[in-house]
Amino acid sequence: MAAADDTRPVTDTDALIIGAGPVGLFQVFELGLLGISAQVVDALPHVGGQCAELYADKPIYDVPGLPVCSGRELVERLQQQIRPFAPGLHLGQEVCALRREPDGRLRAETSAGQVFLAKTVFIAAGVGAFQPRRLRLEGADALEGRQLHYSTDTLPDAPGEPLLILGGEEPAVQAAVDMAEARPVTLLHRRDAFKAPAALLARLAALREQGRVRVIAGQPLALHLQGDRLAGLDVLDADGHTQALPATQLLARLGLSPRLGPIADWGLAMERKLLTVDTARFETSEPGIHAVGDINTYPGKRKLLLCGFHEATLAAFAAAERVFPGQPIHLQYTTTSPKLHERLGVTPAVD
Ligand SMILES: Cc1cc2nc3c(=O)[nH]c(=O)nc-3n(C[C@H](O)[C@H](O)[C@H](O)COP(=O)(O)OP(=O)(O)OC[C@H]3O[C@@H](n4cnc5c(N)ncnc54)[C@H](O)[C@@H]3O)c2cc1C
Repeated sequence: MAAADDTRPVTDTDALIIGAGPVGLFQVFELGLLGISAQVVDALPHVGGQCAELYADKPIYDVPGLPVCSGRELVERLQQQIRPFAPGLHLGQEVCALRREPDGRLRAETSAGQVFLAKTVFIAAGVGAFQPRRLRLEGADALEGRQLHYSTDTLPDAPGEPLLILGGEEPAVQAAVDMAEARPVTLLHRRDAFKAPAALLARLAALREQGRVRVIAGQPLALHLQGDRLAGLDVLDADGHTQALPATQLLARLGLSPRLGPIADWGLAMERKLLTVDTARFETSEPGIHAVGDINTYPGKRKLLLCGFHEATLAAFAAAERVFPGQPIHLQYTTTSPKLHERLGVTPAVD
């Protein structure tokens, strides 16, 4: 139960979807067709899950009816497909708690303090919530949010203050290019070679030439603290020498890694870190809580987009029985059903 003095606003919803990967997005669509509106939460600041994060520019060849498309394009198409259902999107926050209220509804709380009360929940959490890889140096945790940042959101707006950025891939290069407008930037990576789109690399090269971004090849060794304040960073350079770099603001863009996190604490039956479900309703051991996509397991499970889309479809029909108790849930075709056309906001041409 919530504490009596808990004044946080509560969002009431028929369905809460945890995870805005491809399967969570398609879950919105299948629920929408059945007249069920949804709220969606994702730990990442953008939708698309693995497709967006791990293989945005690589081709996928096994989505039915789409001979080839990139991860990014699939996510764009899914977003377009769910637009008629206007789901509430709550990004950059992790669902950290889920429990049942005395009235049977499900209460979810996020790391950003949002609270949802839902009739049904769909866990579409894939391989877990993507979290920034942490800098593993002594004293780093205590600096987080003050002088060590994993996102530019927490970086103090202090034009002119030098910034040391760690990382060798697109997010690190992008941050260096963006930040160089306002402050001197040093980019530290284990070698002087970066993985990013050609246009971005060209901008980095130009800024290096103008002296606005300095690149150092090396690996972080130790933080220098003065009291509880960061003063610098020891770096092992490519020749095996230790260099002391002055630094008062660090931005670590070391990539993301998935973490199953709190889901394991919600009392749901699991097998090898996956949620066990039945294959008719894709329901977990808790009635009303469904699990779809890469997070679930059942005999014959394959971690494929196509399988996740099928699971989302049957889970939506099962949830409709809970959201509209006592009402028959009819299968209707999007081709011919005027009711579905209305929900989709389309007017098909009449022959
Ligand atoms: C390199 C690569 C290539 C692939 N190629 C193919 C292919 O060709 N064909 C194919 O069918 N499949 C392919 N796959 C597999 C496919 O990408 C996955 O099956 C699919 O992404 C699963 O979707 P999902 O929505 O279940 O999970 P995900 O895509 O993992 O999305 C889950 C989302 O949930 C969020 N999340 C997790 N926990 C929480 C929480 N507590 N709170 C808030 N948010 C949370 C995560 O941040 C994430 O965004 C490929 C996978 C990889 C890695």
